[in-house]
Amino acid sequence: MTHENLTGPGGTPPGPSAVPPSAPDEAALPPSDASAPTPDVADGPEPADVPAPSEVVLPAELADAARTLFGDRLDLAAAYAELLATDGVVRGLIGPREAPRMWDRHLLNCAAMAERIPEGASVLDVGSGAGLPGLVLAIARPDLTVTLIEPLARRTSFLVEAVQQLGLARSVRVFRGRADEAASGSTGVGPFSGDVVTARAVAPLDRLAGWCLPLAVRGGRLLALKGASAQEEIDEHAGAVARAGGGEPVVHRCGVGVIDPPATVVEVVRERMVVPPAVRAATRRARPARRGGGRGR
Ligand SMILES: C[S@@+](CC[C@H](N)C(=O)[O-])C[C@H]1O[C@@H](n2cnc3c(N)ncnc32)[C@H](O)[C@@H]1O
Repeated sequence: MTHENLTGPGGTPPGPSAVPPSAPDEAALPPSDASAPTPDVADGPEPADVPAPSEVVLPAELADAARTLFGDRLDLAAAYAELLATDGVVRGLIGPREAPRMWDRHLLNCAAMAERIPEGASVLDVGSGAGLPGLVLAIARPDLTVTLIEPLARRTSFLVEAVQQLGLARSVRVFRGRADEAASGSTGVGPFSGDVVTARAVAPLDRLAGWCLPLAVRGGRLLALKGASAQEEIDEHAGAVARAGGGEPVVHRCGVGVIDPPATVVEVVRERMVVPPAVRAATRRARPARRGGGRGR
């Protein structure tokens, strides 16, 4: 996979991107105790204790599920879990208390989404953070090509290193920028589009549809990992989803009989090619820059 102008091996990071304020969508994460730390959203330093390696060992009761979801890539998944619980915690990308529940709350829950993704699909993961769910999907499904879209430098640095360390550079690339920048190509990289756009804990469904559907090919789909209130979100935001070109959102339970509880995934097909004003304007701005010899792909 090529990495030119991408934050990946051999690539040059695009310049800093302002991230519009977005509340972390904690409801997308599987249930846990109320005091659970959430993945952080700031990009400043946040020193943390490194958990003991034993804390990320795959619990015996989850071993069958992990084998089912990762197959012969289970060792790779374990290496990623270790990376998240050590480097990811030290860099403040994931809370130290997440380590003991790394497998059920993060890896298995994300891997369960894979059943909604067709063989050989191109996947764009919006707001990857430390690689959830995008890196997990790339580990579980070597047939996929995955682009991790993340605006914050501290996170993309981690992602680039993780991709290299896990030996995933052939199937995974990292784009530093916002979803609308990825869709418009306004940073001089892209524009990107894919069969499937994934997101977890990034934004409510209305904003997510506006950001993610422009990244999907026609007939492609958004898969949003959501929480128990997924149907309420759909009821509230169905109009906005339709205005963004999406079809009727459908709730799927993924990993039934494998993980408990199953993952809740909201699926929206891109039925119409609606280009949001922000992407349209950014695309217009990007065009003269290319003609004038600006950064191209
Ligand atoms: C709460 S974190 C979730 C990270 C990861 N998906 C997870 O589940 O752990 C939200 C992420 O979305 C990113 N983000 C926020 N706005 C974005 C945008 N417009 N485009 C792409 N990513 C965005 C943030 O930088 C942050 O890394």
